[in-house]
Amino acid sequence: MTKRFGAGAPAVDRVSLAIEPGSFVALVGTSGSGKSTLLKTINRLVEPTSGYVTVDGEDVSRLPPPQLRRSIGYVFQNVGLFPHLNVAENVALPLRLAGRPDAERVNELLDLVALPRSLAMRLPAALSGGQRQRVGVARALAAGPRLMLMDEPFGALDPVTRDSLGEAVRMLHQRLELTTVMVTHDMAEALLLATRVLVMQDGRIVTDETPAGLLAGRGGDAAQALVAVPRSQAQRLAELSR
Ligand SMILES: Nc1ncnc2c1ncn2[C@@H]1O[C@H](COP(=O)(O)OP(=O)(O)OP(=O)(O)O)[C@@H](O)[C@H]1O
Repeated sequence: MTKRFGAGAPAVDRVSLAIEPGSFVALVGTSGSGKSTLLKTINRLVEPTSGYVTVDGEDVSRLPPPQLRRSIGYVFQNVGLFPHLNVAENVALPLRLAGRPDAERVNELLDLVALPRSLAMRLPAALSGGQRQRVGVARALAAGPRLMLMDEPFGALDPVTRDSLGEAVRMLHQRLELTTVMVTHDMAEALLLATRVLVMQDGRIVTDETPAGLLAGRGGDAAQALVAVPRSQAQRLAELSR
């Protein structure tokens, strides 16, 4: 699959990729390498210039985008909550759009992402950034998707919140038997959360490895340069505590 925006080098360049159900895939790589563009071809926020994308064997270009997007969870940085709707209304939106509003389901979803039910009536502006992202995750899960797409979901959060939300997402991934594809520029996050790490460079996938493989030195130079960052930080911290 290839995506070109006008003239110049393609944003995604002849990528061919199959994602196993149940896997947690991290897409990493430097800024502009094509991660978000590749992710967005899955729910048709971006249409490929050539090639195709299938989900569960079905060519997504044959599905109406609203129907497709209801069946795929999507979480992105700054999450896009509706500011004039409260937490419960934001979470319930996909259920309303699908014609099956369900107040009890909203409570279940808040529990699932560990948000106190007492926040249900608050407007997004009265939440912390981490709480807002949890609302975004709850909303993405509302319609019961099997596939979750996450585009830098924790990008704007402090490291502690980021870590706990990452763990929460990893737990939900396992518990709900999801397939998750997550764009992140943070290799440490990718190594800790994913079962498979893809490194993109200039629109191509240059590495396709497990976290264990990367930590054992496999995956090539670009991947190892990214792994070196958290590794050297961990070493320096270990030396400090000696
Ligand atoms: N809507 C668009 N119109 C024109 N060019 C675009 C558009 N979206 C992305 N691009 C270009 O495509 C390339 C890949 O962008 P993309 O956002 O996929 O990269 P990325 O790896 O996700 O980067 P980042 O980590 O900074 O988000 C970039 O050169 C970008 O400028």
